[in-house]
Amino acid sequence: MRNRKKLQRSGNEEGGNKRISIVLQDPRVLSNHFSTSIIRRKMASEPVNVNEFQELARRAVPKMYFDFYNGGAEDQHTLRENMEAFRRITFRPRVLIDVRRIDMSTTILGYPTSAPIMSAPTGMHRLAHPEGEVATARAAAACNTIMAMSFSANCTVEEVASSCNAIRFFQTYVYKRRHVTAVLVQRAERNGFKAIMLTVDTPRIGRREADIKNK
Ligand SMILES: Cc1cc2nc3c(=O)[nH]c(=O)nc-3n(C[C@H](O)[C@H](O)[C@H](O)COP(=O)(O)O)c2cc1C
Repeated sequence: MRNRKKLQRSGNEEGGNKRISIVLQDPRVLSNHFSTSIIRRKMASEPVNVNEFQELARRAVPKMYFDFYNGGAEDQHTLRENMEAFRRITFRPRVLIDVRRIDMSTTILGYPTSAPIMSAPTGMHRLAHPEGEVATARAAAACNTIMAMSFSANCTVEEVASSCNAIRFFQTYVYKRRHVTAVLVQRAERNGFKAIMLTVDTPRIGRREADIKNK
């Protein structure tokens, strides 16, 4: 169908599993869709809370892509429990101390970061922005934090590496054909990625019902 972006499931030769791949039939549609002016017009005001980005994304991104980013598997118990787990964490107020200089910087695996926050590996950033992971890496660099790049990225490790000086980790899986993993790790290392994040919970991909409906 003309101008339709299609979310497809395709066989993953390496693991014998399924993974999601995206076929953009007309990339110009995506670029137009994300033109800054359109997004600005849709923004009533600047977000004041990180949750508000969710609503902005809902308005800015085609439903199929929004559902991919926003949804969990099956009845979404784990997604809900993850959010509840964050709600259960509270801050201990410390009063009557010098707060003129607040420093949240720390290190992750020995690498400095401005706060104990980094970007988790998530796939296919071009669904959200035409520059994809390159833009994510630049944002991480601007925030002095670490970017974890997904194996399912739309950009190559070379593109991300040459785009900025953010400290980068690379996420991958252990494939049946071990040499595939070895080659990926070596390529990441050659491009200055500092650590490997090994994802082990995907021998089978979750059954994401919204993605199934959007097919
Ligand atoms: C849209 C989306 C895509 C993701 N893609 C990947 C991926 O490609 N590789 C991976 O190891 N984890 C992936 N994850 C998992 C995240 O890295 C992270 O482990 C998960 O979201 C749990 O963290 P959270 O509770 O902060 O969301 C993805 C998560 C989401 C929501």
